[in-house]
Amino acid sequence: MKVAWAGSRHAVEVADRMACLVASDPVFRKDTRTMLSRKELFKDTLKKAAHAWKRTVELHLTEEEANLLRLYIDQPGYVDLHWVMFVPAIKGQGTEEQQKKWLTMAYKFQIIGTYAQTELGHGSNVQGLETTATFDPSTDEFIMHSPTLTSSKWWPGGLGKTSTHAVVYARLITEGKDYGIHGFIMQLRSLDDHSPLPGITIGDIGGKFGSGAYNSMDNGVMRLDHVRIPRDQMLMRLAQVTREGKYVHSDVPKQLLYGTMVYVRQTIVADASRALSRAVCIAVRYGAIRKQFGSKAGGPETQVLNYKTQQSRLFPFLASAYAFRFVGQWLKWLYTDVTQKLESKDFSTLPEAHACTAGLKSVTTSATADAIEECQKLCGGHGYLNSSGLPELFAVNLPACTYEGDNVVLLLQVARFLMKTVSQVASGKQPVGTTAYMGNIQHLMQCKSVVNTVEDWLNPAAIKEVFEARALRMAVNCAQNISKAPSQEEGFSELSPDLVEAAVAHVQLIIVTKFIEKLQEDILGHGVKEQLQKLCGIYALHLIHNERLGKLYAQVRPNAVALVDAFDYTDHYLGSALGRYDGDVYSALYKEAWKDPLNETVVPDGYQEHLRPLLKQQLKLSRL
Ligand SMILES: CC/C=C\C/C=C\C/C=C\C/C=C\C/C=C\C/C=C\C=C\C(=O)SCCNC(=O)CCNC(=O)[C@H](O)C(C)(C)COP(=O)(O)OP(=O)(O)OC[C@H]1O[C@@H](n2cnc3c(N)ncnc32)[C@H](O)[C@@H]1OP(=O)(O)O
Ligand SMILES: Cc1cc2nc3c(=O)[nH]c(=O)nc-3n(C[C@H](O)[C@H](O)[C@H](O)COP(=O)(O)OP(=O)(O)OC[C@H]3O[C@@H](n4cnc5c(N)ncnc54)[C@H](O)[C@@H]3O)c2cc1C
Repeated sequence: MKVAWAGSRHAVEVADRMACLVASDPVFRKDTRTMLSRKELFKDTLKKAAHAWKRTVELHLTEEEANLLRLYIDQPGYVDLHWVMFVPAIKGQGTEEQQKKWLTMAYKFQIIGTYAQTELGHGSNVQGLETTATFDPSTDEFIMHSPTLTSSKWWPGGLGKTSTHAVVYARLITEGKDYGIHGFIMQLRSLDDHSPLPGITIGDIGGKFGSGAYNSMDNGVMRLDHVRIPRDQMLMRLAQVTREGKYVHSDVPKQLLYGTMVYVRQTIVADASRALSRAVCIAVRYGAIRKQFGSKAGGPETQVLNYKTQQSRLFPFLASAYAFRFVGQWLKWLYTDVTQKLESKDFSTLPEAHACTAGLKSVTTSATADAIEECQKLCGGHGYLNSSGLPELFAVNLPACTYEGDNVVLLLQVARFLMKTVSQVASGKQPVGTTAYMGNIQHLMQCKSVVNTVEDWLNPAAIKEVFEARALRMAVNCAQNISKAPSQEEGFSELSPDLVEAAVAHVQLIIVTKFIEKLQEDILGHGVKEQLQKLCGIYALHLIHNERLGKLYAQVRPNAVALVDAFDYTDHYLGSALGRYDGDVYSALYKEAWKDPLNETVVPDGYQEHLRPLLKQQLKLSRL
């Protein structure tokens, strides 16, 4: 089962080695993280990132191993933006020459970069960004400027205190004309003393949700006051400005400017499945340990995992963790395939890549955030403790519903793609890829229920057809209602809640389809495929509220702990007294409690000043 989850024996081996490397290094301890002040937590993040780099160099880790090291350290920090966005942005939008110059320094950590796109006034609407980059032909420079308060860069990770450079997105203005948003490499801080360069006001945007979580990350604010950069620091793979100031657009779709976001969205699907699997691992293991209420005859108390209500709340999340893992593996393949096609100037699959990355990022992160919160409740009072690991897991993963694109905004992009496909089908064009099912419009719009018997509900072909019919009917219904509106734009706006639902149905069809396709592969391990088939059934049927679910839950219950053990997480990475592999929950909870700084003294600070006078005064009053 470990191999099915990890993807290969090699992946299991590398993950185990990196997880143990982190778990065994005291510098990477995280059990006191939620007890640190914001400044202590930030400094701890700097220490961990520097130590991780040192270990990477000492051990000659590969890029895959270094990424896993960063992942198992599990503490958002500037390095994430450097590797996850700054480097990919230069790779995707820089010329060969620019890549050579800047990536050489970035790979050696001679510079630390971030991705500065969002502003105080605009995040979702990229074309609404206000920062300007005005070309000055007299000096062959761009003048980078924040013309308004709302044009302040706001949110970029690492910008506040650590990044020395950034890819800054700004309105390119040359010869008096505004050519829209382009990327520029800017140095922000001195490489000698780390002080901000002239014209740059920079700082942290302040504390964020949760006690640890993203508070380890210095998301920053930056205002530019006519800061000059050389012309060759405009990322020029997609467009250029000549020495004379002429704007030249390359023969590539302008949407490639958004390529970094597409890349990160596809990685976020795998992150969501990992975060969800961590929460499910904690809740399932704890549910097997926790006993509450026994038979009236005074028999042994019952494992809470045996309650049907606990199973109906928890097992769909167990199934979703596997479903998101498999669709994430497929999405990584799709992204790689599209990127290779782009190299040969084949842009035909770009719309599909955008719709799939946007839709899957949105659906998986929303489901994961909701599931982690429910796993906290599934663990009762102890799920609310930081030592359960669940509050931190929720706080770190909740923003995934917003960063890399607000989930509703992204679903509306999927809806736009679906409406375009429906109209192409109406004009006789055969859809391909994830919308190929829409070509079967006659059958799917009229077909009676393909599932008649209870057993049909476990027939993958029947389930797939049910999801195809649901998605197609919702999309066609939206298209028909939009066509009745005074204009396409008004119709789209009026129907946007229904369009979001249609987009979700389309994305859920993709997830179900990829789970079914995964089960058609050779799967190692005795009985593994059968268990995955049950989880596929649970994932699909829970989305359409089917009465077969109860039987499936009962069949999964005996293997529930084995299915979460297959995630192969160390206790260090899980970070949970409830989810420990050895199940020694109560002594772990008790031990963790005494680490809290509040327990450093038996009589608390503040007693003498505030509590003692009050108690004495009340006592005096009571004797009058
Ligand atoms: C930090 C991690 C910490 C801890 C965890 C540790 C380890 C985990 C491992 C790694 C970390 C993993 C993840 C963390 C990474 C990130 C988190 C931290 C940082 C976050 C960074 C950010 O948030 S960066 C900023 C993100 N911002 C956005 O996403 C903005 C969203 N808005 C947009 O994308 C666009 O504005 C829009 C698409 C909504 C609208 O664009 P617009 O130009 O107005 O276009 P439209 O008119 O709507 O459409 C025109 C046509 O273009 C097509 N289109 C649009 N977008 C794309 C695209 N991207 N690709 C291809 N085509 C596109 C669109 O479909 C239209 O086509 P038509 O044919 O219909 O015309
Ligand atoms: C932890 C974290 C880290 C981040 N890191 C970075 C970073 O490193 N670099 C960076 O550039 N940015 C970063 N961001 C910013 C992030 O990308 C934006 O917050 C995100 O793109 C959402 O944009 P917004 O904040 O403008 O939300 P808004 O778009 O203002 O969303 C507010 C509400 O308006 C709704 N809405 C907006 N437009 C529409 C529409 N057309 N139709 C219907 N509803 C709509 C949304 O659904 C939402 O409910 C980060 C954000 C967070 C939380």
